[in-house]
Amino acid sequence: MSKLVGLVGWRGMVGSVLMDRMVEENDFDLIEPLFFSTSNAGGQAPAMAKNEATLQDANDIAALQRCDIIVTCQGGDYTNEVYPKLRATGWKGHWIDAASALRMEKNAVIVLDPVNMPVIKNALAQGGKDWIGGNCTVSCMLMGVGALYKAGLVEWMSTQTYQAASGGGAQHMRELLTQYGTLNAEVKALLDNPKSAILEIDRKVIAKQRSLSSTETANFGVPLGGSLIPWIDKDLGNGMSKEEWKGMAETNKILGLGEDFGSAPIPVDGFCVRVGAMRCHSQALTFKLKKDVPVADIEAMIAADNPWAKVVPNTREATVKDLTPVAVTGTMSIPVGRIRKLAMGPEYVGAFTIGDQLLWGAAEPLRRMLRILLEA
Ligand SMILES: NC(=O)C1=CN([C@@H]2O[C@H](COP(=O)(O)OP(=O)(O)OC[C@H]3O[C@@H](n4cnc5c(N)ncnc54)[C@H](OP(=O)(O)O)[C@@H]3O)[C@@H](O)[C@H]2O)C=CC1
Ligand SMILES: N[C@@H](CC(=O)OP(=O)(O)O)C(=O)O
Repeated sequence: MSKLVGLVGWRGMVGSVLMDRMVEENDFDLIEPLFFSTSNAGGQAPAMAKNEATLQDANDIAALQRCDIIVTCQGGDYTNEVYPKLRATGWKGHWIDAASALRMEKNAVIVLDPVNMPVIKNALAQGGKDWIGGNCTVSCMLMGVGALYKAGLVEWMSTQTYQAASGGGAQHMRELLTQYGTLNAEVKALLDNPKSAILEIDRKVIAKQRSLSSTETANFGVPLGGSLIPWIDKDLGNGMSKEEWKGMAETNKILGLGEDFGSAPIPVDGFCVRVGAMRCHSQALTFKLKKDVPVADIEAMIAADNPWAKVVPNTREATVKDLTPVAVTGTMSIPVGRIRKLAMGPEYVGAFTIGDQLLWGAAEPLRRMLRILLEA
């Protein structure tokens, strides 16, 4: 008999991407889905519903208890509210979650199976029930360069990220585009005149950016269109943003390294920056390797690691064509390019990688974890 799989948060941004992927991969053929809602219980479930076509109340613990597996993209507040109550009833089902709320809990595994299948298998064998998607930046990075970690080559890594508006959610994407539109409208007449002075355009744009209304910056707090914001997520009070903290904490947990696993963590640190891209997170990486490895060997390891990591030749032509958010958005591909030795010494290697933060960064690891459970 098919497993009863509760789907919560399926109509949100991450949830919609997940539903699309599940349809593409015929996952619904393998499950009996039960759709939940926090706002429309009793309403009509989407077309993928089978025997249970009515939306269940996502806060109804008894309804959730019926499920063998729950997949939620509803967000951390929902998880914090519902998960403890559900487990308190003695519910022994599997909980698969996109939110960060449970990520660092001891019993939770951060799932990214092309990178950490042994960690997942080990947790399954020990009765693990909580499977949490990783931070989008970390997941996309490890999909690209996980091979170097698996080979035990990384002494440390520094990241400089260029994170898309989608990381903040749907409203942030809309706000970015609205700002671009406002700025364009401000100078449209000057742009239409090829003889107009660029410095006059520039003056008008900066004046408009500085005077955007609080409504036009309600989500990011400051203008992002034509600018950037070098701070993502909470201020930890020690000079570090929470997004930056996740880099080391989650990378190590995904790989099964660090204190909880009885080993020394690999240092990972850098700066996380919001830029005016739509839904791809990009990052420049600096590695200190434990030994001098030829670039060709590094490229071969990355290319062979998983079917989605793609080495982009370190040429101008290939880089501008294949290593941009525009090229990668909506694809499962994780290109890794700009791979070269750095001036600091033969063990220092640079690389640049990009991933769609709604696919490998959010939905896909959850979908694949569901498959692993169904096939276990
Ligand atoms: N955004 C991202 O890049 C990433 C997000 N995550 C995590 O995923 C979780 C969900 O994020 P995200 O998908 O961006 O959240 P959304 O805000 O898009 O969706 C969350 C919920 O909001 C409700 N909702 C209210 N109005 C609407 C509307 N007009 N359209 C769709 N849904 C609506 C829906 O619940 P209901 O149907 O019950 O009303 C929906 O499930 C968060 O925990 C986040 O941390 C993880 C990785 C990346
Ligand atoms: N913080 C990420 C998006 C996200 O949801 O991250 P997390 O799942 O770690 O909360 C960003 O803003 O780009």
